[in-house]
Order: sequence, then structure tokens, then C-alpha cells
Amino acid sequence: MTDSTPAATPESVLTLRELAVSFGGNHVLRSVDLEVPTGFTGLVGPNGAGKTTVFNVVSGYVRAAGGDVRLGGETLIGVAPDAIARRGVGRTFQTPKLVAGISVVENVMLGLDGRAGPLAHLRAIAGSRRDSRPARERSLDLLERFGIVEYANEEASALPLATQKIVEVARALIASPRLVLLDEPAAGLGAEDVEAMVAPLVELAADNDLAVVIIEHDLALVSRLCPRLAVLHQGGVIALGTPAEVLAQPEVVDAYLGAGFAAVGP
Ligand SMILES: Nc1ncnc2c1ncn2[C@@H]1O[C@H](COP(=O)(O)OP(=O)(O)OP(=O)(O)O)[C@@H](O)[C@H]1O
Repeated sequence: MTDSTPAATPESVLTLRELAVSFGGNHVLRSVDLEVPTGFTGLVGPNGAGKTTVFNVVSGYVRAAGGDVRLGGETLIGVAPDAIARRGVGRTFQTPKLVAGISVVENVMLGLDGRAGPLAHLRAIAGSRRDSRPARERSLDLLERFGIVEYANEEASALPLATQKIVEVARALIASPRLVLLDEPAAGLGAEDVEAMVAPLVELAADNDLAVVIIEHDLALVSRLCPRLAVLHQGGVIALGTPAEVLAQPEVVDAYLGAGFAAVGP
């Protein structure tokens, strides 16, 4: 390699092109363009900007009105949520969606079938085809990594919020995804619980070359984790760059942060 070799642009794991979503007359996403490489990307913006809607389209729960979503080179438009999960997309929900009546270790295993969404409960009744010894061991291994293996046999939905959120992260990771979407993972958690979730997540993401997109209102956390931030506002990405670059942009201050905000750096 010579000095004149151009710096490699990181390969995009997830690509959104002119993505549009409407709910009736509410045009939530007008034209969202975003490339997500491996590593951590923060998706921020005001309440109601459409951040969760982006996750819902990528994971197949909401239909796009226009544009494209590509994982690697392949479109995810028209693909069912469980099939999208099996192609390598793991996700969590703003409010944990764990299946009641089954244990923590079993909830994590549901991730192997892509069963993380609203229908997971109904399907779980039939039992998971993936309830094999290796699946159980993989689930236990993840619970160990996240420091919650002691809860493995407890009913998941009875656990404190922080533990439920960590269980969801483990469920999102069990199928060895390429892309993980975390919807406000730290909301409602104390500093210690956030660390308990984040430290193993950062290690696992690095070990497995994952692309992780985090929606998070805690800007200190998102700035620490994410070398890239995208700001969503009025149906599109209005800023993209390092946290320091993005949080200093006047339009981001106006739209999201408020005039009293001063970026804390570096
Ligand atoms: N399934 C749906 N049906 C109708 N409207 C919806 C649906 N999902 C989202 N919306 C609307 O789309 C808009 C964007 O919602 P979304 O939850 O994506 O925003 P957000 O940026 O994630 O907000 P927050 O930061 O408050 O979680 C809101 O006006 C919301 O009411």
C-alpha cells in the first residue's frame, strides 16, 4: 500500500435510501438516507421524529411507503420480521417485550427463531424448535457475559426493568446478527445497570464485528459509545458525523437540543 492509497470507506451493513413512511396523513419519514457501517451509530432526534419507526421498517414491522432498506446488498422490503431476524437483524424494544410464563433462558432462545416481536408470545406457546442443548448453552453463555445468569430459570416478565432490558439485548444477540438495533436501552436504568449492559455489549460488538444502531436520549452515553451520530428531524437525517460535529450544528441545537445546550467535549 502506498501513501496515495485512498482511505477505505467503511462498508455499509445497513443502507437506507429515500426511505418514506406514512401513517394515514402523517408523513413521519419523508426521505431518510443513511449508511450504517460496523461499530456503533447513534440515532437521535426529538420525540416523535420517527426513530422507532426507522427500526420498525428495518425489522419488518412497518411497511415503507417508498425507498429501500438494504442489509448488505439485499433489500429487506417485503420480507417478514422473523425472516429479517434470521438474515441477521437483532433488535430490542423501547418497552421490553418478553414472553410471560417462560424463563429468562427460554426468552433469550426465542431470538434464534427471530421471535422477538409482538407475536412471539403466541408462537412461544407452540414451543421453540430451537430448544436444543447447544441453544440453551449459547443462551446461558450470553446471560453469563451480561452477569445475569443467576436469573436464567426465573420468569422473565417478573424481573426488574433493568434485567428485562439486558435479557432483550441478549435475545437480540443470540442468533449472531450482523446488525443490532437497540431502542433506548438505557431509558429508566441507573448508572450501574447501564454499565452492566454496555460493557459486555461493547466487547461482544467488537468481537463479532457487529453494526449496532442505538436510539438514545442520554447524549452523554450515546456520545461515549458512538463515533457516529445521525440526527432525525422532519422526516430526514439533518446531521451526520461525530458527536462533537453533530451536536455543535446550529440546526441540531434548534431542532433537538434547545438553545441552552452546550456540547460537552471531547
Ligand atoms: N403504528 C403506528 N400507527 C400510527 N402512527 C404511528 C405508528 N407508529 C408511530 N406512529 C407515529 O409516528 C410518529 C413517530 O413515532 P416514533 O415512535 O417513530 O418516534 P420516535 O422518534 O421514536 O419518538 P420517541 O423519541 O418519543 O420515542 C409519531 O407521531 C407516532 O405517533
